[in-house]
Amino acid sequence: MAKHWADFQYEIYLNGMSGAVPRLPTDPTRLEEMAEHRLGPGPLGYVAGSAGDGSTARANRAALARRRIVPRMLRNVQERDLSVQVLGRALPAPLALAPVGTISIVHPDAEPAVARAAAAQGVPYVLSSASSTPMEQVAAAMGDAERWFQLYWGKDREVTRSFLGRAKAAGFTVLVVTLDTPILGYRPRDLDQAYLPFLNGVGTANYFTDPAFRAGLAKPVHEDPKAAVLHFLGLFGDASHTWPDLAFLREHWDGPIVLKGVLHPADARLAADAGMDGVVVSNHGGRQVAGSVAAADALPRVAAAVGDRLTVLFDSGVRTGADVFKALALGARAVLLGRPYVYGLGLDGQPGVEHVIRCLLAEFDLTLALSGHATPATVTADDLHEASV
Ligand SMILES: Cc1cc2nc3c(=O)[nH]c(=O)nc-3n(C[C@H](O)[C@H](O)[C@H](O)COP(=O)(O)O)c2cc1C
Ligand SMILES: CCCCC(=O)C(=O)O
Repeated sequence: MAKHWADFQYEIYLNGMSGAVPRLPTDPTRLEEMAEHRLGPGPLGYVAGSAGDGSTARANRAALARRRIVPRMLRNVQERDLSVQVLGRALPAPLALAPVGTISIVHPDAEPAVARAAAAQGVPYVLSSASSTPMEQVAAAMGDAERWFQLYWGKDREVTRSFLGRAKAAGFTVLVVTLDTPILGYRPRDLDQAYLPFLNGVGTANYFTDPAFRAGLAKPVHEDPKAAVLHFLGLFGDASHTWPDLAFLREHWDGPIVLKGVLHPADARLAADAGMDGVVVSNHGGRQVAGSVAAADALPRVAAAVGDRLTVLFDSGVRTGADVFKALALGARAVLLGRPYVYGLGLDGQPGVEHVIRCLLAEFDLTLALSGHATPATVTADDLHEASV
């Protein structure tokens, strides 16, 4: 019998016969609660927090909850294959880990631990520009796994050029360009604590080790760390970019380019016109625009507009296997997971991240099977009922 992601639950029960229970909860809500008790107030506020009154983050969850799965019966789901084709690559399941900057604030093993966990499970990890570990070190921890790099497309072209060159040399093949954060959103939980991880310099190691970034500093980083942090804050984003500027990135990157943070179908069409390969329908986990459309409400409109021209990915609010199923039904090819794996890392390092991935995919596999599907490819909008509340 083929091995299935769902087998993880039997592994847990079998371990229980010798008295072992999982070190971390298998329910994402309880995982978050545990993280709330273990992370310090600054890191917790930064990771769990969102923009303004938090309404976008709540809307992300509500938009997924409102859609209900309508399971089908007697469809032979004994043998299942969760793999999907994404940007010409075969992924073992429709999942990647979202780029999350500065994660050394939750665990000292930081990005290399996430990279090893993702590689062990065969799931791509999108490494953030704002990595607290230089990208070359993280790439080394990725082994044979797919290497995806997220670019903060900032003001200094030389830094952008340098990042793209370093990423290529380090074996990254897919470029994910984040469009929704040219400026940091208004985040009251961070403001009230006057806490921003970048200010302690840890979060910015990927920049601080960059030759083009260092060339812009009057003094070496260790002599004037405050000036280096200010320099980073001044250049990581560029709110003056417009669609024609994408030509620069297309010129300097050979592999697939995916634009992250697209919500409007017209923007998705512009992405296709600009020669991009994909979009991530995302509102950055509700961290940028309070009051914005829920990502799951934007998804079907974007998929209808460009699903035949671009690879449509999705993030913002995915917590459970059912959420993954719903995202596919709404038109996504695969999803990115954000905060939950950060909690897994914070609570238990690399094994914590692997635990989160295995729980999510076990639940997704079971949801798929118990809803009448042996593969993600057959999931469509017909599998969903939209509840009125
Ligand atoms: C602490 C934190 C840091 C993040 N840093 C980045 C980043 O450096 N680059 C980026 O493109 N997105 C970043 N994001 C957004 C995630 O990639 C993703 O869009 C979001 O977390 C998805 O929502 P979810 O947390 O509800 O799964 C960050 C999110 C969090 C929670
Ligand atoms: C300056 C990098 C911002 C990191 C980020 O994307 C976030 O905190 O959501």
